[in-house]
Amino acid sequence: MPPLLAAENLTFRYPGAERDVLRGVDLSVGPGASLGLVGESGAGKSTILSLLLGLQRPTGGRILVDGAPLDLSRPASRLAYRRTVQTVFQDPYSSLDPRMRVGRSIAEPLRSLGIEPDARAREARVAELLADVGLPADAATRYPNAFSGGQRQRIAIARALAAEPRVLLADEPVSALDTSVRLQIIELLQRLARERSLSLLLVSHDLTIVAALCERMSVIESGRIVESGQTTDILTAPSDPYTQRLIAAVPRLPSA
Ligand SMILES: Nc1ncnc2c1ncn2[C@@H]1O[C@H](COP(=O)(O)OP(=O)(O)OP(=O)(O)O)[C@@H](O)[C@H]1O
Repeated sequence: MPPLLAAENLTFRYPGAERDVLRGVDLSVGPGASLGLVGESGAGKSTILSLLLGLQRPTGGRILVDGAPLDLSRPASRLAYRRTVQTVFQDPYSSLDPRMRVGRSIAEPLRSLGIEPDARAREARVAELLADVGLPADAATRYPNAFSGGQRQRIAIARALAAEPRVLLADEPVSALDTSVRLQIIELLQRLARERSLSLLLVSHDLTIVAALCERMSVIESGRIVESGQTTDILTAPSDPYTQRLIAAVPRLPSA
């Protein structure tokens, strides 16, 4: 079976820039599998996500979905892809519209992607999603400012799951949160990914998060993947000097 989502030999240069910020990046995540993409600030992680989301076009290489090249040229294929791949962003303060009630935010993908035209059915679906992420049903009628950072990230996760995607791209999903709630959100993502056989591509500069959530990981340094493999293998015996330095910088790793 081909990987659900793959990047093959991806190269990217920002318009007008002098250098490529991605150089021959290969990545893949299988159905129901989890991949952590780790690297320091500026390594190219967000750029990879924006290419995977189709927000920018690669300068070279390609993106494959179920083994076929990603084609976003037609509205129908763009819509299908948005159903397949959803995202949770780093900052739940800016990712939720402050003027929109939480229920409407969560229901938005159901409406805009044409998944559920019936408003009543959307409301019922929102109630299920809120329960799934551990929030009370009356959260739907409130505005984001009534919630803490951790609760807002639960709302963002519910919204990402509304379209029943097959892949969740999570961009530093806990790094903007208080340390005390990070673990709760990680456990939530873990449970939801397992229950829904969701593929997870997690971008993080934090090896502890990747160690907790991802069975495989890739390490990116200056736009190049320097090491890929089973997370436990890499954490116990990193072969690349850059990975060794990243690991040495973490005081205590759960599985190392
Ligand atoms: N719009 C842009 N135009 C030109 N260069 C950019 C642009 N956005 C990012 N870059 C450059 O591309 C490189 C990769 O940046 P990117 O944001 O993908 O890294 P990152 O690993 O996600 O870092 P961070 O964790 O800080 O978000 C960096 O050198 C950055 O300066």
